[in-house]
Amino acid sequence: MLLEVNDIATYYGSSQALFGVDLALDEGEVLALMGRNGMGKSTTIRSICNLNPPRSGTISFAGTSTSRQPAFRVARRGIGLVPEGRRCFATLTVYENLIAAARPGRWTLERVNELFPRLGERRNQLSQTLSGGEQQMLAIGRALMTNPRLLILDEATEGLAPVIRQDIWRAIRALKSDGLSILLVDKTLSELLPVADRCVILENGRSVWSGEPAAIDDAVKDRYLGI
Ligand SMILES: Nc1ncnc2c1ncn2[C@@H]1O[C@H](COP(=O)(O)OP(=O)(O)OP(=O)(O)O)[C@@H](O)[C@H]1O
Repeated sequence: MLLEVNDIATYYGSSQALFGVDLALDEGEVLALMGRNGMGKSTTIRSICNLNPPRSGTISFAGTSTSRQPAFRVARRGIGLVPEGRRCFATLTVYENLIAAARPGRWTLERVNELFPRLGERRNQLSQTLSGGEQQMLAIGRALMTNPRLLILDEATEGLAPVIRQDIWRAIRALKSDGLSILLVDKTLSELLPVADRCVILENGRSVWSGEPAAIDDAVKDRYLGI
């Protein structure tokens, strides 16, 4: 397994947000982390990246525990995070954002520009002048430039125009075909389920269901996803 999360409990100060989350992701797999608003998806991601370390339970990435490692070191070991809200360096250009954390590997400026031609066209533009969709592409491109073993996308298509969402989903499918391991949170089930190999559903800070996308029937949707 590339990533194994076992029974983690995570807090914000004295307020407990996760009460026992388990998930596992194999090399080359796409895992969809699902659940209604506030159920703990972003907190699980923050825990995996050690931005908000769990107080109990274990997380292992590429065979090594992530506990007591600062977040930057976890990232450097191969986790590329695209957080909710697509945070780019506002006063850097597109090019500067892309090379800021770049590391050698199969993902180069040329390949990122092929995946998102708009980034190549806007290479000298400050990232704060980009549209929301272009900023999202930049956030994904920047994470790819670190040549991660695992890419984590938290609500990468949220709030974007339909045509831009299609571009992002096309890119995600291309990354999957390329063999990248991906952990995905997204509310658009019609796009998410076809690309996922497996799904884990959270409810009130606990993982309560896991299985293949084909097993997510109306009863599961109604019970856990409120649709
Ligand atoms: N910074 C914070 N301080 C205190 N509590 C928080 C904080 N961030 C999240 N929480 C709480 O932790 C719980 C899980 O939130 P989380 O953001 O992980 O859920 P989510 O499934 O990602 O939801 P959404 O789909 O709305 O992003 C919620 O009860 C939330 O109120």
